[in-house]
Amino acid sequence: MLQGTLIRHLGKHVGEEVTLQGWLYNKRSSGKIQFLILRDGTGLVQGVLAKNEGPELFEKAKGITQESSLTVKGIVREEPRSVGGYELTITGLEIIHLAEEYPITHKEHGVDFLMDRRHLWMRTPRQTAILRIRAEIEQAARDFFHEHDFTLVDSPIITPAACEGTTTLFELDYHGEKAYLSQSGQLYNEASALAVGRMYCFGPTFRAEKSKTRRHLMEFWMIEAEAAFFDHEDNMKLQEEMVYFIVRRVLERRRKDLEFLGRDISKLEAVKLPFPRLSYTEAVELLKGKGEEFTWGDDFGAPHETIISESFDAPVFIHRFPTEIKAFYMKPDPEDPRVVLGADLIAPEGYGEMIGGGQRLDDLKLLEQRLEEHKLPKEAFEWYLDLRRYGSVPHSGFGLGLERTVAWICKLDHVRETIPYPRMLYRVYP
Ligand SMILES: NC(=O)C[C@H]([NH3+])C(=O)NS(=O)(=O)OC[C@H]1O[C@@H](n2cnc3c(N)ncnc32)[C@H](O)[C@@H]1O
Ligand SMILES: [Mg+2]
Repeated sequence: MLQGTLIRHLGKHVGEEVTLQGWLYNKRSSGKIQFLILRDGTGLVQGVLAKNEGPELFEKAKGITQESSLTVKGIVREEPRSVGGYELTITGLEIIHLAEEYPITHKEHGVDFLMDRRHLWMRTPRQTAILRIRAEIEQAARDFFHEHDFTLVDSPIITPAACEGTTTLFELDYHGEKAYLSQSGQLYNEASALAVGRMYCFGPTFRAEKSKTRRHLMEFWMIEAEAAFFDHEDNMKLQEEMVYFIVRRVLERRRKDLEFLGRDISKLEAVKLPFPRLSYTEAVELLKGKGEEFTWGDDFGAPHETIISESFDAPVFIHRFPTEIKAFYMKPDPEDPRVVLGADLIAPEGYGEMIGGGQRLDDLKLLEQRLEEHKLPKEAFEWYLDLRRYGSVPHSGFGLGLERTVAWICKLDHVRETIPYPRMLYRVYP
């Protein structure tokens, strides 16, 4: 049997001899003593090897290269001064594979150098901390939806038409027919919601963005939900409860990783319900009040979102955007058809739009009219129009961008660190 003890669980084995499997993260020597820092994906631990306690072992350790894979035996003891608070007195050492000279040393490396070696860069403690927080966010969202009677219904990745505009489609040759990588599962989610009532889906979505920014990826993961008999207010309440649940879960289970990243935890602890709500018109007034030139009817850019978010220490909803600048499926506000019953959730600390969502147009004639206005091919949406022919109901939903959420929660400067393999304007390798 190969499996040994995980570094994460060393605290349960103080005084015992354990067997660890992992890789040499770093090492230093003081002549008569060697210090081997091991990693196994769950943490780091320092192993100590004294020459006079095992000369053969000591010689063996000298030849071990960075990232060599190892099996290490040792006796666990508490050592607050050591990484992780424990230390191993090494009693056995087996080299599984001696690594070639490892390219990512403990010196500074440039972004492109690291991005070209993303498959190795992800082994570093910083990147594994981010990966664990990303996974926690994903799990928390799934748990939240499960606890709130939402059924996971997977939406297709290969689709026949646009959902979020025709300028960011990745086109496929689908056996001689045109098809597109999904921009959002939403349209299918609406059909699913009329089947199971409340649903969510979670998968990669694709936008051929022509922009090279710290917030945009070509492939990003979206957690999307849709619910029948949910109106715009129900939808915003669901979103804020989910985001709050996620933040509390990360604080509860990934606090050490957040601290390792140097995250100011108090900013996340300050997130309370309900989130502030600002209409688009009120947001325009806020911008003007801060000296910004802005015309009602224009869309907000990243700088505007940052200015707005700086007025709040929690995510803030901006709702009732102008109908003209929003997607074809958005339901106009019956009290003021110039605006729609939709909202963006803007993350604090300048992280911008984290969620897009809204109440859907549930009237057949109005939807047909909007498809025409947006010059979308009606034949590709006949199935979607059926949802308004057979038992149409008020329904709403949203999509949370996972990478932007990870960036905010971890306080990262660029989304490239929030996804295992970032697909950006000029990068599709490794
Ligand atoms: N089911 C729904 O109602 C979702 C809806 N159809 C939708 O796709 N909305 S969105 O275009 O605002 O995208 C949703 C979120 O998806 C994120 N997003 C959107 N585009 C990107 C890119 N290019 N890179 C990274 N993240 C992105 C961002 O957080 C947005 O708020
Ligand atoms: Mg949006």
